[in-house]
Amino acid sequence: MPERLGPPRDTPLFERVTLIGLGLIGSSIARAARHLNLARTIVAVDASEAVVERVKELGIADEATTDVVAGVRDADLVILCVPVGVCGTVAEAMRSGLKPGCIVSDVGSVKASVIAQVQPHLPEGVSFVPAHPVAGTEHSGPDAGFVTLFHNRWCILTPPDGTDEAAVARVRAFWEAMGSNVEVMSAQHHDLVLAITSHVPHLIAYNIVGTAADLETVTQGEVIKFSAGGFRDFTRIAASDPTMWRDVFLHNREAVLEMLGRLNEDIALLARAIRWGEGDKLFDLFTRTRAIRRGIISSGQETPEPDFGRRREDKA
Ligand SMILES: NC(=O)C1=CN([C@@H]2O[C@H](COP(=O)(O)OP(=O)(O)OC[C@H]3O[C@@H](n4cnc5c(N)ncnc54)[C@H](O)[C@@H]3O)[C@@H](O)[C@H]2O)C=CC1
Ligand SMILES: O=C(O)C(=O)Cc1ccc(O)cc1
Repeated sequence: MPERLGPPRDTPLFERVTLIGLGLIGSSIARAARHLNLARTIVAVDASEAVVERVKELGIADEATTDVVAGVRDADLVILCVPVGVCGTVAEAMRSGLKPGCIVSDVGSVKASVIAQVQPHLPEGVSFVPAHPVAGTEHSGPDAGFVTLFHNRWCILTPPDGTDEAAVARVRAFWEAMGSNVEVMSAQHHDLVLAITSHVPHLIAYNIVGTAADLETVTQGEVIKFSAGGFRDFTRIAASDPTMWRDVFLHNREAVLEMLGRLNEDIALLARAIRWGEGDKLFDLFTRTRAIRRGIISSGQETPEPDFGRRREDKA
């Protein structure tokens, strides 16, 4: 078992936790909740029969079904772990099964749109505490999850004004038990910050890999053959799930376009510095960005070595 997670709790935090969507994130929560005894019963719901069968084979949940109403019945905590574009549809579909006092949460990479989609479907007496674990990989599906995914990573909660404080505290306790550092902010602020720290970097990766592949003078073979440099890191990000990322961009449109505007201005300045041989401008920028990377490493949020080995060892 991984050393960095704490021991299992003596008593579970929740009686019955239902996870909807058992991909990378949902299956990692299932593994961590099981390992740490955060729920007496873990229920898995997924629209895909194949995923439900795989969850049963892996034994990472106590019950697994495609029936969302049956799956959420009697749950104390329901976490939507589906692409952000279907959160509203899932909320509407599960509504009749939710019991009063249930807490609904999610893990979506975008927050304002998810709140707008989900909240109208929740009955009186059900609290919604939106969450975003800022932790993941380019892999998806139930086999991609691992027990330590959230350890020493941030989880951002964006409860709308008026959300029951006790519900927020229980969701915070759940993420802290999985090793996350929890921060609370508004959904709008979250979406702006994540646009520049996560969404636009993914767009740049998709773009650069797409452009390189399209270049007539560079064959596909050469792109792969010479990808040992910086390009290789972009190909990892650009391998991320197409459905998930399509939804992220369509549901955080304004913030992403705002940040792309800023980025275009700065790229024009860099192009100008290169054209006019302004080496000091390039050097100053690269010095500042190197300090940012070193700050991330010394804060313990990233290992200096490539991630792949560590994540494989962490799998459980
Ligand atoms: N992949 C990542 O690195 C991170 C993803 N997230 C967020 O987590 C959520 C899930 O992402 P992943 O786990 O990576 O996706 P995934 O693609 O690995 O899993 C999604 C699962 O949802 C199921 N699903 C899709 N539509 C459904 C529906 N209508 N009803 C029930 N199940 C349905 C799929 O069958 C699949 O098993 C997304 O909202 C994403 O923005 C958050 C942090 C990191
Ligand atoms: O794989 C990577 O480098 C990621 O950036 C993972 C990731 C993807 C989406 C999120 O909302 C949070 C984290």
